[in-house]
Amino acid sequence: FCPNLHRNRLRVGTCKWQDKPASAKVHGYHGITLSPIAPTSACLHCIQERQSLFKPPVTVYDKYQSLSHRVHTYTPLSKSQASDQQLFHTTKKDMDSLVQHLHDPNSISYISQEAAAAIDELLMGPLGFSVDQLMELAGLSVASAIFEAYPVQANNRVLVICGPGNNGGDGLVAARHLHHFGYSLSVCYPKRTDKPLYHGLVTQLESLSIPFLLEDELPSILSSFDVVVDAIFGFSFRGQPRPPFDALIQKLVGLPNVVSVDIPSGWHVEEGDINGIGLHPDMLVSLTAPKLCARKFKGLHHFLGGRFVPPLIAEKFGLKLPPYPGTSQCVWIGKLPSIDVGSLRENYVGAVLLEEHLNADPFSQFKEWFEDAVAMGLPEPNAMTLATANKEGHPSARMVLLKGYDEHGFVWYTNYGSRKALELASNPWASIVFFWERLHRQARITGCVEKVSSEESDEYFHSRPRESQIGALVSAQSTVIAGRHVLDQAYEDLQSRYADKSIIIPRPDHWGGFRLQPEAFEFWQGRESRLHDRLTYTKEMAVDKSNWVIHRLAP
Ligand SMILES: NC(=O)C1=CN([C@@H]2O[C@H](COP(=O)(O)OP(=O)(O)OC[C@H]3O[C@@H](n4cnc5c(N)ncnc54)[C@H](O)[C@@H]3O)[C@@H](O)[C@H]2O)[C@H](O)CC1
Ligand SMILES: [K+]
Repeated sequence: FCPNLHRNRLRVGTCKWQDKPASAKVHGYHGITLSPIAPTSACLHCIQERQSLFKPPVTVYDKYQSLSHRVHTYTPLSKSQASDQQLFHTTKKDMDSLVQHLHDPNSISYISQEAAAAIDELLMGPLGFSVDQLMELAGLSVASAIFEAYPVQANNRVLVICGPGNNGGDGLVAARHLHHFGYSLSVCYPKRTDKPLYHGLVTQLESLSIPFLLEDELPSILSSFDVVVDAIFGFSFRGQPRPPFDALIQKLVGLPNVVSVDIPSGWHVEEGDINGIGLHPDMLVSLTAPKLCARKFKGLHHFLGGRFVPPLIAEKFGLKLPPYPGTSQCVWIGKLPSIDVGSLRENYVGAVLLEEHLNADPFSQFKEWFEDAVAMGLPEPNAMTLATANKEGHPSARMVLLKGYDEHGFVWYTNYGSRKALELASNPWASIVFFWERLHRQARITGCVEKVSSEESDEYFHSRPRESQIGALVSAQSTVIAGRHVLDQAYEDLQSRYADKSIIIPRPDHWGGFRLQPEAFEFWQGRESRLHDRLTYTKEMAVDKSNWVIHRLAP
């Protein structure tokens, strides 16, 4: 899978598939693991592709999870999430603007029916676009937004209901893209438009063996779809819906996971549901710019699509629109949800950790899990919580980065004057925890800590970027400082002192490595209904102290 930044590019070449029947059974991953690629250069699409390969075939998502999925991929809430996806090559200015829009949806323009039609005319007149082009981009936006909000593994069956105009055309295009994204599609298109563009779109879907359903067939089978796309009416809708669309729209009322394209069908383009139609979609994908009725939208997901608006139009109509992240065709413009922390839970389905598949040696077991985390493209798979305690037993914990591991232990580097170092000096016992969320895995390791040799610290210190070396010299870690300026000034001074790159920066005595020598390991695999697998390796109970003893713990 391509380590490129462009989601629509696939590098075709030799791909190393490793057959691992034993681990396939353990992890439920169809017996394949991908050879690791550099996670820092992986694009969102690749990560998702790899995720879908690594994900067990049946994953149960609830509504909340689909929402958290959205938060992960579209809101720049944290550096780690941002680096995890395409936002990592969004500019700082765009990032700030995105954040502003997330916190203040009113900073986005909502347009009238007249303005929407005028923009359409301008685009397809003086601005040189064709309807086919715009429809293709609009349909792709809709499909991309659905992919974000309703992950394909959990929402595979999609029905697209198409109306007689361009909104219906957007639906036909979206259906084709969704098919290629891995969804199983059905289309209902009762009043077909007799124009070459539409004939072409229908032929394309037929060539993919996508079934076209009659509207009479719908009532009995509607509930068998995971997502229903309402591409019936868009911004040219007026009055009351006429047959057969009136009855068709009624069938969508009260249905979960309805996605409306541009306008919830039957709604007044500016006033909302003044006809009392009762359709309240779960998701709305506004195109070009949200129409006035979108202010009344109360569903879970609101996206903007149609990434083709030239600045000229934005200026002429005074449009304030959010930037699109990276190469994305859609951008989240919904309100940030109020989060009930108590309801945040994920059901861990699929993977298992059984005794018969466990390595006899915990270091090999750790290596296997760590390599899985790397192969998955997880951000900072080497990030671990390090817990220490002082001699009175008062604990403290923080995140640090693992910098090496082998049968001798787990190594990280820090300031020897830091709180953790002082605590370790008086109490060498510590615990480290890795949490690889997407694999539903946790590894806990406890043991005694000692400093690594000064040669080892020297070697690592000089392998670090020069800026980080200076940073280590600057920071008297964990001491109170008067302000940020103290660091900036000291950094600047040292930068000029070591401006000549041929001068080797000496490792300060107060900086170096620690090694935790494990006494116990626990490997935790999240399982369904909280019945997780927990397998421990301990030494103290072993008859022969050099052997590790494996036990299963109740979850
Ligand atoms: N520039 C853009 O923003 C783009 C938007 N696209 C999509 O196109 C629609 C607007 O398309 P248009 O063909 O103008 O209109 P509609 O699809 O909304 O439907 C018109 C269609 O419906 C009939 N109709 C109108 N009112 C009724 C009614 N009360 N009952 C029954 N039938 C009705 C009318 O006669 C027409 O046949 C926009 O929303 C976007 O989804 C482009 O695809 C890309 C560019
Ligand atoms: K619609």
